Parts: sequence; C-alpha cells; structure tokens
Amino acid sequence: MMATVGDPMPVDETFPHLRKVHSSPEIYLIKDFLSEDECNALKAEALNRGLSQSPVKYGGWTQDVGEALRLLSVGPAVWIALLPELNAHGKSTIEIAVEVMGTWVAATLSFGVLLLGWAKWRETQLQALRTSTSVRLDASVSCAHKYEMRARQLLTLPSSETFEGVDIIRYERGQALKPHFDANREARLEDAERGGQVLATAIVYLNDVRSGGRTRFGRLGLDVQPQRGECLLFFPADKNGAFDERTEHEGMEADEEKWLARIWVHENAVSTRGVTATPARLAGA
Ligand SMILES: O=C(O)CCC(=O)C(=O)O
Ligand SMILES: [Fe+2]
Repeated sequence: MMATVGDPMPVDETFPHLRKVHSSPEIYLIKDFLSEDECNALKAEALNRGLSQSPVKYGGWTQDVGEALRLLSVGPAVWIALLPELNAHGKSTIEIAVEVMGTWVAATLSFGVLLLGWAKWRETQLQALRTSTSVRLDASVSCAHKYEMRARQLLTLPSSETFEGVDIIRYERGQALKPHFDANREARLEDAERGGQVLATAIVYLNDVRSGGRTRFGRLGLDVQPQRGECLLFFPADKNGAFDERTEHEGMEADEEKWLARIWVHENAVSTRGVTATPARLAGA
C-alpha cells in the first residue's frame, strides 16, 4: 500500500518565470533560469574535465537482505520444533544441534554469496537502462556555484549543504535513461552518507532539443521538451522523505545531442558533497 505523501519542500512562489505545470504532485518549469553563457560555461567545464559513463546503483538491497534473514531465521526454529521427533530416531540432542548448526551456517554463507551476486547482476542490468555520460562539478567551479545559488533561492534554503554537487549529463543520439525514481524507499539506510532521501530534483537543460530527448513523467502524462536555460523542478519525496511513486520519470531516447545540469536536494547535509559522483538508484525501474 502506498504511504501517504504530504507536501513537498517549500518553493519561492515569487521566483521570476516560475510556472506550475502539474499539481499533486507539484512540478514546475522556470524559463531562463540560467543564461546562455551560463549554460555554455557548464558544458565547457564538463568537456574540460571529461565525462564518463553515468553510474547506476541497485537500490532496495536492504529489502532483499531483510527477506533473506527472515527466511534463514525460520531454519533453526523448524529444527527445534523437530527435536523430539529426531530424538526418537536415536540421535542425542547435542549431535542434532551440531548437525543443525553446521547446515544452517553453510546455508547462510551460500545465501550471502547468492545475494551479493544478485545485487551485482541487477546493477549490470540497470546500467543498460542508463546510457548517458556525465561528470560531477563541485561548487568551487564558479558556473556550478552560480547554479547552486539560484537553486537555493528557488527553494528558500539558507545553505547548499543538502545539495550533492552539480551533475552535468550528456546524451548523444540513441542514448536514454529508462523510467526510474530519484528517491529510494530505503534511503535512510542505504543513502545515509549522501544525505538520505532525495526531496527535490532540479534539472536545467543546457541546449534546445527539437526532437526526442524529452523528460517524461509517464504516470502523469507530462512531457517536457528541453529548452536551453529552462529549469524543471519536481519532488521525488515529500518534505518528510515519504517516497512519491507518482514522480516516476525517464529521459527519452535522444534524436540529437542533449545536455543537462542536475542537482539532487537531500533531506540532510551531504557529507560526500562534490567529492564522489553518486550513482542513480534505479530499483523498480
Ligand atoms: O534526462 C532526463 O530528461 C532526466 C534525467 C533524470 O531523470 C536523472 O538524471 O535522474
Ligand atoms: Fe531522474
């Protein structure tokens, strides 16, 4: 059952060119959020640093571990229940206990190995769903700093400590990002080092794209055609971190080159801010 999703984090309703394009969940477009020069500077900086395959990570593994542990914990309970029966077959309780523990430890280890293999396999599968290249810019880069400052004003935030760095993403013809969620149901546990849940996503398109490459919110029937300098703002979770599955979205296959600059805003300060590129969590994609 879907948890109740409340209000998103606040937005400055008076921000110039702010336009609400969807209510419940709220989605905004802000024209001319960055100037042509600012867009070009971000692109140039990304090219200068070099882009590499956009990373992905399998989100939701803690649910798998939880389920595995639940199953494994049933093992000894069953054996204990069978003790009187086994005793009747002439084995001492000690002998049975040693046998049971041996089997259980072996089963646990094999399960652990299987689980790791499963998570790795999921990641390989997910990589095929995201074929763009990207690079993270930290706020010491002046064009990234300007973008962060404007995002702070838009979201009425006193500092940028809850922002991951600015990710510049480039799609070449034929590249895409399949339907996914930017939030993670298990964010508190799995994403603790990156500030927990993603409460807001800001995307600024760095070039005009005439055909293909739209950002699509499939469950909402909303498509956004990239326009240089325009910002798309949406809320993958509510202000308390409750996952909002209505915000599932995708980057449609590009017919021509598409560039964007993305900021993920978290519920807490990001300790790895600007240091490492955080892979997208693509569970449930
Ligand atoms: O490419 C797009 O239009 C969307 C990008 C996106 O959803 C992401 O980077 O998480
Ligand atoms: Fe996304």
